[in-house]
Amino acid sequence: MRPPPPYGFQAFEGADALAEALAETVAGHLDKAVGSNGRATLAVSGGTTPARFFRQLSQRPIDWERVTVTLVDERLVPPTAARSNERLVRETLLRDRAEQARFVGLWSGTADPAAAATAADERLADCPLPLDAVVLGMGLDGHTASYFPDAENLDTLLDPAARARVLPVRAQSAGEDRLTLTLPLVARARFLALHIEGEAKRTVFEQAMQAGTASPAPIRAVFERATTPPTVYWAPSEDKKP
Ligand SMILES: O=C(O)[C@H](O)[C@@H](O)[C@H](O)[C@H](O)COP(=O)(O)O
Repeated sequence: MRPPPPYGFQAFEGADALAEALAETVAGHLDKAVGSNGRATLAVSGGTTPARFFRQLSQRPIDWERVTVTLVDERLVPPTAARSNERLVRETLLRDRAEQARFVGLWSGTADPAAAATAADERLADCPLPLDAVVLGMGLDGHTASYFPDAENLDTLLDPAARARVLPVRAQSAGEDRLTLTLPLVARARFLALHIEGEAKRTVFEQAMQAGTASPAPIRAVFERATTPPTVYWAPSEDKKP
């Protein structure tokens, strides 16, 4: 019976309070990294949850010119597509003060998964590791990043010794083909947050963290490998209208 991995859990009264707190914390970690290393790297997830947090973070007065923003994962669609995570980040995070940040997306123009992964891996080759801050989301199937439970290459995606930085993902439940940062990049982040909203996701998360989980959900696999105990940011509302 494997005991649950260590993590923090911060519950907020609503999505706005969560967004403000998470933005403040992430900005603090980026500011500290810029102060000590002269630069900082943030990797964020897409989906429907983070827009409110992104808008809050975009207003934080840090030295965004020294911050690189990248994606934890991407749908293999152009940045003009509604489902593009790059589009979401450009519209809600890379604005206001954060407009000055450097953005390294995972879409490179090809929808061929293997070629796209190679190109994204090369784009991130000079990205200093470990990442200073990573913000994950989670689906109701316990996936995080694009580590979908039905992914054809899930073992490779969750390999703690993976050498690649970006891998392609094909999973029936994912919708379109994906690209995702590999587990080592995510798990070794100096600050790792999981941003989830709604009772259903809290239940899924808590079940995934219960001891004795025979086949751990991807979110648990990440938490078990995290070099710094992650922090969960949770609010009860699932209001998707940011
Ligand atoms: O590209 C993506 O979809 C994300 O990176 C993914 O990991 C997301 O965080 C979860 O699927 C939750 O998505 P929602 O916020 O839409 O529930």
